[in-house]
Amino acid sequence: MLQSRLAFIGGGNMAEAILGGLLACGYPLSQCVVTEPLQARCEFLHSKYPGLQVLSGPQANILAVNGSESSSHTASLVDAGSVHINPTAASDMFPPAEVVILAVKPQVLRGVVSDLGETLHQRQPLVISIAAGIETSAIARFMAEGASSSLSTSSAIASTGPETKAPVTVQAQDLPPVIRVMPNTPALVNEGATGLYATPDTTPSQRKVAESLLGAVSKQVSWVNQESLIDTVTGISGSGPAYFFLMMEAMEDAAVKLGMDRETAKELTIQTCLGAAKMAQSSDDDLKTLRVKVTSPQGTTDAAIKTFEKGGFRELVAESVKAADSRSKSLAVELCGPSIGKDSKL
Ligand SMILES: O=C(O)[C@@H]1CCC=N1
Repeated sequence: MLQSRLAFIGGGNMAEAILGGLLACGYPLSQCVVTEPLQARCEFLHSKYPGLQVLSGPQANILAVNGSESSSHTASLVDAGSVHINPTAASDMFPPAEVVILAVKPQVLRGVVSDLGETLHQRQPLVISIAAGIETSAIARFMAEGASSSLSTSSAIASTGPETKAPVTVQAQDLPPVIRVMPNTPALVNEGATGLYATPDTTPSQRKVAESLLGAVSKQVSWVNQESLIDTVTGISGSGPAYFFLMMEAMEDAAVKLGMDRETAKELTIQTCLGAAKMAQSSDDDLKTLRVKVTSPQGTTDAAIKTFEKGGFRELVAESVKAADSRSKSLAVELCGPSIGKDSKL
């Protein structure tokens, strides 16, 4: 497996799922650094992954991407008590990240990426975003905003006075490449399904890196060739586990109403869902044929399926998937403004 130096920006569930999957595949812990603002979560990550570098505090993200090569920088952060490094790793110097995984909530992505703009511009790592809804063009715009404003500030400081100050604009081609991915929570049990979209300026080897990182926790890794289809991936597999949980909840409740105890109803429901998924995965039959094979004419399944169809089940599912797809798109507009255009970086 490729063993690039990884910086996870954000140490939540999805970052942990990817990290855990990589470690289980033999990825070296020493090649990973995680930043996390919440103290309790840092402590949890420390105790679960002894030796993992977990950074916190205002400069943690920059340090994770830049590496600790600038020792004065690291020392001042440690002295200020604002960075938590696992004691076993505290004395280690670590190199800059080759891959940066943006694993923060979409709502805070703009601030995080903008603060990292100058560092990303200088270091040129591969950037992989798992933030729902946020387009690669918006991520590039946030990077450019951050990089341009730091460069403008430093050029102003270097200049002799305000009259010589000129705003600096970082160009699209000078920004690191971005791959946008949508994994799902079954990644936590190594059963994830992930969709990926790469901007045209990514190289085949960068796409391979993204695929193997996400492949560590995903049984299904699918590339889409238009960015808008990542919203559809979100509508099916990103949000999809919740649809199946809802279906299972409803089946469990229905059996309880008919007199079954809840535990039995739950176990039968879960195993039925798992068994159906395994059959669908291993069979040569398509989904419709599998359904028809369970359904004896005028039998029990027939009675249930007719009730589903009469109630508009298919239309409801189609509407629900479309609602998630649309929400992914509107989330992007709410957080980043109108789309700048397909595949455009800035
Ligand atoms: O509900 C959400 O917004 C996220 C995206 C995919 C799964 N959860």
